[in-house]
Amino acid sequence: MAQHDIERIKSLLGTHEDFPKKGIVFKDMFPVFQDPTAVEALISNIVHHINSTQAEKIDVVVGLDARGFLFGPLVALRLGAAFVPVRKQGKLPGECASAVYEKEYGQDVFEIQKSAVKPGARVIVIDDLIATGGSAAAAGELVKKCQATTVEYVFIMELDFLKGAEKLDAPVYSLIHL
Ligand SMILES: O=P(O)(O)OC[C@H]1O[C@H](OP(=O)(O)OP(=O)(O)O)[C@H](O)[C@@H]1O
Ligand SMILES: Nc1ncnc2[nH]cnc12
Repeated sequence: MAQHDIERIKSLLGTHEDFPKKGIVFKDMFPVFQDPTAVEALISNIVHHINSTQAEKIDVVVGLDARGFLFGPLVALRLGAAFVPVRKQGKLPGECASAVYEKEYGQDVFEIQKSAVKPGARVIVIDDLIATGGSAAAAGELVKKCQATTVEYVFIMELDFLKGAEKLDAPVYSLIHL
């Protein structure tokens, strides 16, 4: 991504100390959505990256509840791929696979609808931010439970000091390193 686009997006991010718990420095990406040209730059960069690095078609973009739902469908549409949500427990009807995980400020459970991702599918997992990597690793586990393959994890922001990428079983692409 061009350095000036990275700097513009960084300048739009909110930073909130001690949210949602004492000791956490919360990075808020919602202000980016107030600037459509910044959103366009983000989505175009991600789509260009995927198209120029993946030799084979992406079948499914999996977005993580809730902020991954803002980016995932936009990327999926441009790739001509399906969008499938991973949701917090108790929100998805039908037969689901589940994974318990730890994230930077607590524990949670993720679920996926088993019929939504076919065995053998090539999947991109996308979210706004990777901190400890617990959420993304749980999503990767769910993709495996569907007998599909995560070919890359994509994030807008990566908190490098938490080394979350080390928990993941496929390459990681993050637009902004903090
Ligand atoms: O790398 P980790 O330590 O696992 O943390 C990253 C996750 O935490 C945030 O979501 P959160 O669970 O707060 O949910 P929200 O999107 O519903 O606010 C963020 O959007 C990621 O999904
Ligand atoms: N520091 C942080 N800011 C925003 N979202 C997060 N999810 C986990 N850690 C986070």
